[in-house]
Amino acid sequence: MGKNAVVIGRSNIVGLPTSLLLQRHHATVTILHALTKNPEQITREADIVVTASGVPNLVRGNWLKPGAVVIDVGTFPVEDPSCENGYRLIGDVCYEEASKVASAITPVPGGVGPMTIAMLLSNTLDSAKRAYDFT
Ligand SMILES: NC(=O)C1=CN([C@@H]2O[C@H](COP(=O)(O)OP(=O)(O)OC[C@H]3O[C@@H](n4cnc5c(N)ncnc54)[C@H](OP(=O)(O)O)[C@@H]3O)[C@@H](O)[C@H]2O)C=CC1
Ligand SMILES: Nc1nc(=O)c2c([nH]1)NC[C@@H]1CN(c3ccc(C(=O)N[C@@H](CCC(=O)O)C(=O)O)cc3)C=[N+]21
Repeated sequence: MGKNAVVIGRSNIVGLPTSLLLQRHHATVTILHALTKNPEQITREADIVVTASGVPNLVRGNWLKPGAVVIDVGTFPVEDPSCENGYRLIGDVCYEEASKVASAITPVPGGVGPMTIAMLLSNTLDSAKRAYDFT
């Protein structure tokens, strides 16, 4: 209740709905985008940071208020022959730095991505039940 939240990215897919959900939970929300001036200064005021820009390692440790909660939605693929599929994903947040400052942080990979897949399956099952009148 009453937390300051920063959402980085204003897309209809991630940034906008996330900011509406946060407001529903009584956060005071600031939305940052590619033309925002002093993003680091604004982000440093936030108790909650949700970032979905697709810019790898955009958010550095010194962008964060100590104890902030950080959710990294960004995924940027880079070639990596040592990985099974030939690439690996980099998030919006410099995890090395941010994990030393944040009280909680989601990694990339292993964070929002697998949750997205789990929720997609759960929502698909709900839709199928509705479609076939199962309760
Ligand atoms: N893990 C998951 O399940 C999901 C991950 N994603 C990932 O999230 C990221 C964003 O996806 P999506 O919203 O569809 O992408 P879009 O490209 O539609 O939106 C990106 C947003 O980030 C903003 N942005 C770009 N650069 C900066 C910057 N330097 N500083 C601040 N804001 C910036 C853009 O601003 P502007 O509007 O001014 O251009 C835009 O609003 C991608 O990496 C995507 O792969 C997306 C969906 C699900
Ligand atoms: N309308 C729309 N909906 C989306 O949900 C959507 C989209 N557009 N555009 C592209 C992004 C990207 N995205 C990912 C989902 C899961 C993982 C995921 O599970 N990744 C694994 C790793 C996978 C690997 O390394 O190959 C992880 O993060 O641990 C990644 C990325 C959904 N997106």
